[in-house]
Amino acid sequence: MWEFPGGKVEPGESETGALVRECQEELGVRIAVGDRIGDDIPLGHRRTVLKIFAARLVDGDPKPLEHAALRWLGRDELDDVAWLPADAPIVAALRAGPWLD
Ligand SMILES: Nc1nc2c([nH]c(=O)n2[C@H]2C[C@H](O)[C@@H](COP(=O)(O)OP(=O)(O)OP(=O)(O)O)O2)c(=O)[nH]1
Repeated sequence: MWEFPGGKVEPGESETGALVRECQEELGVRIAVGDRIGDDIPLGHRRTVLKIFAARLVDGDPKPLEHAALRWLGRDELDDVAWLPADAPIVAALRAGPWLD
């Protein structure tokens, strides 16, 4: 299954700070966080809420340091991979919004 880069917020960390850290750890890149995309998505276990942010690549070439594979997807390629079920509303919001222009 495919997911967006990211992970859980650690104690004392901001949401966007967590995303910056996870992209460094998982992809080896520096990012600048932008807009929220879509609404909060309750994951239904451990009271976890999924939040997705747009991000711009600032430095580095993304590498799959912690995952089996990595892909860039354009607007017309969003259906080419099997997303985690919780990501469906985000994929729809991405398709409808300006972030992939
Ligand atoms: N990163 C990410 N997680 C997602 C997505 N969709 C989705 O349902 N999830 C779920 C999977 C996990 O239950 C949770 C995120 O956990 P994670 O395993 O990425 O977090 P983490 O890197 O901090 O890992 P850990 O502390 O559990 O070792 O959110 C997504 O698109 N990206």
